[in-house]
Amino acid sequence: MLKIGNFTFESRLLLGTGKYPNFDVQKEAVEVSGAEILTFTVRRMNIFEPSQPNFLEKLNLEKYSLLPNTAGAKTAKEAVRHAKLAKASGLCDMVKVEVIGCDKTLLPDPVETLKATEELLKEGFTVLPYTSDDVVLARKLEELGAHAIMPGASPIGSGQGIINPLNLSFIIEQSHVPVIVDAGIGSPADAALAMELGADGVLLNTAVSAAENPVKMAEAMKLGIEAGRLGFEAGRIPKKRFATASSPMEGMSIG
Ligand SMILES: CC(=O)[C@@H](O)[C@H](O)COP(=O)(O)O
Repeated sequence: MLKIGNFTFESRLLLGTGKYPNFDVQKEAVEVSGAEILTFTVRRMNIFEPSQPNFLEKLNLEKYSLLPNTAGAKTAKEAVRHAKLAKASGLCDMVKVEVIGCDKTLLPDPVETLKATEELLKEGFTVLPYTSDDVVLARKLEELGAHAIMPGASPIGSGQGIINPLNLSFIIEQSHVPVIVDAGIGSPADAALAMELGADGVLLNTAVSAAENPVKMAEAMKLGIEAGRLGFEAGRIPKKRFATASSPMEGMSIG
């Protein structure tokens, strides 16, 4: 079970809804993924204008929890405005804070992320901030009251996988709220590794939506996350420098 604030979920995969080849593929990929939380960018939605194209139109939104994200915001003020717009449209109470501080890397602005998180918590939102894999920043976000911490594996859309597993594991070890690895996941192996490190969930978009076959990749990500979680719960063997025979030698009659 993944518990974020007052919400609980079976699936540990959070899926983005953008950049699919078409809405039918998006729908099928979302269904096959088993994801219960879908994220979308508030800025791209015509949330108050039903006559305008709606890129969630094929999805049965009753089945999902929506996680609006503030992508496109460059300041805390903008992020707070996007979150309030999403809330006013009645879509949800959760929000993914995403305040970008660098156009080239799309890495988050730590100062504005902290400010936006603080403000939205005061407003009563369930807040999931997207952050870099900075261990101290992750702790400060948790101290503010963030309901989950979302450190990036690598830059958004890069598909580079987990660049700094050590930092991620420090964040996971210190956190008392769910840690959801967000952004940069490229393959099911990356998602499985995040889960094996002890992450509570993975948020991804491009790896599925831009795959040659998004529907198959959605299923692969689901299975990767499930396998990684199971492996984490099972407890992996420690890594050793030298070999240890796999078959016990004691009691062997042939010398
Ligand atoms: C959809 C969304 O929230 C993205 O900003 C997110 O960070 C996913 O990144 P990837 O596309 O790299 O999976």
